Amino acid sequence: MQGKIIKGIAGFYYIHVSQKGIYECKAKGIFRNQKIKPLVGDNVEIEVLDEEKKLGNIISILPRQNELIRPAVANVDQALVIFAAADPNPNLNLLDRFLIMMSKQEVETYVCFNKQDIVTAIEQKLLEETYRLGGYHVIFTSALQGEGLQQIKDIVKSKTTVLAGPSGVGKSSIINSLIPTAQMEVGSISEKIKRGKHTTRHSELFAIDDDSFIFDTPGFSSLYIDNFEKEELKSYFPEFLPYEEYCRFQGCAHINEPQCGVKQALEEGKISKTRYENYLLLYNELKDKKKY
Ligand SMILES: Nc1nc2c(ncn2[C@@H]2O[C@H](COP(=O)(O)OP(=O)(O)OP(=O)(O)O)[C@@H](O)[C@H]2O)c(=O)[nH]1
Ligand SMILES: [Zn+2]
Repeated sequence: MQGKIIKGIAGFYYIHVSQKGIYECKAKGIFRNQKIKPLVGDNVEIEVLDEEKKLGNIISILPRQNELIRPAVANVDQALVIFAAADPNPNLNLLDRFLIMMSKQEVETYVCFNKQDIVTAIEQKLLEETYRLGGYHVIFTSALQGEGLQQIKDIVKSKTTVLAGPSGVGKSSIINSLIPTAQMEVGSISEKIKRGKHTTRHSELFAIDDDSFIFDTPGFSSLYIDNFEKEELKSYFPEFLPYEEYCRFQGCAHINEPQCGVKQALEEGKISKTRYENYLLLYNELKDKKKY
């Protein structure tokens, strides 16, 4: 029988099996036979030991479509990052860090600004342009007024989506509006987990339906960009690209160099000031790290 790992905790894996429910499994022999550790998101073959108690063993891991390191999850199709357009004001530096992290792992990302109802059309347009120029799909929602939620439904349909966003932006409101069964499922998983003494928050997949999953990313308050050369950073700001041919120096970092096409475009308002400032900040962060 095949299913998907939706949670792993203390040597137990919780496997979502279409039409059947959730099985609690151990991964006997997997390390030995396949030399890989099961990840949340893995599609696996299980043998059922007790159908009534929904217990079993993972016997093999099916080939992975991809494997993210941060967050640790397999078979991801895309990411959706949610910020509030206001209240709390979006921390765009944190947003850019997330976008870079996903882009480095080759995961396509949708940017959602919730609480559309409390910003002006002008504020909305500014946010929209900033990220559209950066090559992202930008959507606006109001979970409160039920606006834009169909777009999110369409995006997550039949996909596995990494969902991220800081606290207080309306993430729970959005998830709950999408998945009336979400609370139910969470409940049934936590019932099983209560038996263990582990209470810390673990990452897990929520099944929206049989082939749509959401991976709720924990710990989003700070993201550290590492394993990165500062020279590489500019390629994660695709809106710079059209202006780089006007830079005098090849390999221009667009910082202190004279005759820089990117800085010129910035002055002319063709590149977002916020995005450029975040670039500078991250560049210096990477530069300083190298000194140690
Ligand atoms: N004005 C407005 N308020 C919203 C909207 N969506 C959510 N809120 C409010 O924002 C607050 C936070 O919403 P939650 O859904 O709990 O946000 P969260 O991101 O899950 O926050 P945590 O539970 O802290 O992770 C609540 O008071 C909601 O009523 C929206 O679209 N517009
Ligand atoms: Zn330049």
